[in-house]
Amino acid sequence: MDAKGLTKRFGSLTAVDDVKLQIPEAAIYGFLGPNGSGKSTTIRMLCGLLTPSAGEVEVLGFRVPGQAEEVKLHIGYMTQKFSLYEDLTVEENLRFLAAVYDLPRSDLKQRIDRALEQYWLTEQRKQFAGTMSGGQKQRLALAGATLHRPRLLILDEPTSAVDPQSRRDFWDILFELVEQGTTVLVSTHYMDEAERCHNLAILDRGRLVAEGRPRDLVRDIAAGVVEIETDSPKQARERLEATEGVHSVAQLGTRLHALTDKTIADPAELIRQALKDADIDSEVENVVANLEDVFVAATRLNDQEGSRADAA
Ligand SMILES: Nc1ncnc2c1ncn2[C@@H]1O[C@H](COP(=O)(O)OP(=O)(O)OP(=O)(O)O)[C@@H](O)[C@H]1O
Repeated sequence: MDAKGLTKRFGSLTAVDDVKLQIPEAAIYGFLGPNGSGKSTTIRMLCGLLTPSAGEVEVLGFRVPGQAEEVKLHIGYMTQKFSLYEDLTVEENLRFLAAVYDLPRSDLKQRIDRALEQYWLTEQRKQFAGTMSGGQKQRLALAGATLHRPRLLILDEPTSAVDPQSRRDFWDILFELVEQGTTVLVSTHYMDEAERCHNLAILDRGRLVAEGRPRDLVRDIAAGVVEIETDSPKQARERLEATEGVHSVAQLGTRLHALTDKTIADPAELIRQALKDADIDSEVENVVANLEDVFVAATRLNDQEGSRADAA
């Protein structure tokens, strides 16, 4: 699956700006970015649900926008909003969807039995969808989105409304689908979900700012990463934000993470010295980056390039 020059403008807003992607089949491809960065718009253009302002997509052997109608037959789509009928039972919801997809009646019972089993809903078969837990609703939505066995599954922030255990269960099911050959596109702002994707695109204000396997992104981060433990996080943060060579400081749990310029040989030493000069007690060490650091570094770099371009 390939996209070139993918662009979407809504009036004067460029929601997606010249994005180029190569997405492997039978794998999970994640889109990570803040609200409004263009994740949904990109995904919807990739699967033919939205016509691009410019650019081309080749998906499942079809060209988009030209063959968008053909692509739609092969996709399953699920959003964070529960889109099934709360006053129908689990089974009735699936039967209804089967009719919408125009699935053959001959093997419908087997198909539904299999879906209930695969999505752990057999016991809820006769239960009204509206009375189920968040995790069960979400599994039902996924069962519905995959009932016609799509080759491409689109998940737009699918786990926003569920607890961590349900999220893990949901991802176990996704990995099974991938083993059966499904390609999955998923948008998220959860770092733990992003880490589970085979590949990841980081978007910021419509632009693709980083792309690759999560572990490569973490390894190749274009910044030094320093972890700081201190009883005075606020003062430390203010001091470091004013220190030359420090690009950003973020609070991660009880610690601070500082990103330093990639030209600095020993980032921890720079930070240690700056905090010592300000009489702030701290423990400081160079650490391996996590995806949150990658995200901050990528979006930060984009900012700096943006302001250089503005100044030019
Ligand atoms: N149909 C539309 N008309 C006008 N503007 C739109 C439309 N759809 C999206 N946008 C704008 O495009 C930008 C990107 O939106 P998009 O929904 O793709 O972002 P996102 O990264 O998926 O955000 P979120 O995480 O909040 O879902 C936003 O500024 C949004 O307001």
